[in-house]
Amino acid sequence: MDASFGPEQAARWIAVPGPADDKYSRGVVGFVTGSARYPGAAVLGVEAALRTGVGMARYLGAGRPTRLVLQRRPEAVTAEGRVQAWVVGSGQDPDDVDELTAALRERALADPVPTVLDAGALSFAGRATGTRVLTPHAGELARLLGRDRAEVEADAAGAALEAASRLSAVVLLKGHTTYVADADGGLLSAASAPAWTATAGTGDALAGILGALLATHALELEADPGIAAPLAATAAVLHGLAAERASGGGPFTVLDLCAELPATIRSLLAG
Ligand SMILES: NC(=O)C1=CN([C@@H]2O[C@H](COP(=O)(O)OP(=O)(O)OC[C@H]3O[C@@H](n4cnc5c(N)ncnc54)[C@H](OP(=O)(O)O)[C@@H]3O)[C@@H](O)[C@H]2O)[C@@H](O)CC1
Ligand SMILES: Nc1ncnc2c1ncn2[C@@H]1O[C@H](COP(=O)(O)OP(=O)(O)O)[C@@H](O)[C@H]1O
Repeated sequence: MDASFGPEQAARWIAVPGPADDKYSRGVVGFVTGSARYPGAAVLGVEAALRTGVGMARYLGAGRPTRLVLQRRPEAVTAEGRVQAWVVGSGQDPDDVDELTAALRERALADPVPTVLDAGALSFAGRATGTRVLTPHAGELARLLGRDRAEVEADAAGAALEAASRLSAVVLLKGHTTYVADADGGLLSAASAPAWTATAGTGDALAGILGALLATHALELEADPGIAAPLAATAAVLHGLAAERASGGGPFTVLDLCAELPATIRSLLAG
């Protein structure tokens, strides 16, 4: 049986800065995302993280995605430095990234902080040294498990649990209902998103939201890595609620969804 996770639960997992906080104590999220083929995914992840609220978003990558990220978000820092959670793989093919990006990806995976493994980084989960949170869609999870996509879709919760146990990871399986499974058999589900959310790039934004939530809970995660699961479910709820606001019953763009994140969070915090 899964526990349904909604706005009330998500509200408890928003880190509110206090007077003594600075940008580093709030949390730095690092991105090794995007590629020559999919530079837009880099922009969407950084945009979503900044709109979720974080001390700093650090983006490391090749020239073109870096330029696009800076053009959209000049507050992004593109120099190396400390990071409390990584987002790796959105907008990348596992074996088709440039040398610099591959080296940055290796460094991120070797950093023992919580790491979101999305899209092209899913197959590197075994190499990640920090708490792992995988964010596959059903097609990607089928590939990871060596199953048919139809089989995964027929028992999405079971497939997420199996992958979480096999990979000692938190697995967030995307879909109309999003399942979050942990390696101990825990299962959460979130279903706040309208079907209009099925549009290219919304998954890249979800990875950014999740990275921001992990970075802003770095100390708590160090003490209890088990909270990665409710944080992942919180990302799915925020993403779904922001999508609902952006949609209002119709289509929307991924940047529209990102623009609704601050108001979504304000409303959760106001209760
Ligand atoms: N603006 C940008 O830069 C964007 C960049 N992006 C980046 O593109 C890269 C490729 O990602 P991708 O998900 O498009 O393809 P891929 O990994 O080949 O999928 C494998 C197979 O899975 C299936 N499948 C697909 N979606 C499914 C779903 N939701 N639920 C269930 N099944 C689904 C489908 O199977 P089929 O339908 O063919 O049977 C497909 O053939 C990745 O790095 C991503 O970050 C995108 O985020 C878009 C915006
Ligand atoms: N039918 C649906 N209803 C609600 N949300 C959906 C639906 N289909 C997909 N989504 C959501 O849209 C996002 C799509 O992510 P993903 O498949 O990774 O696409 P992309 O790689 O193009 O960003 C996920 O957050 C997923 O939960």
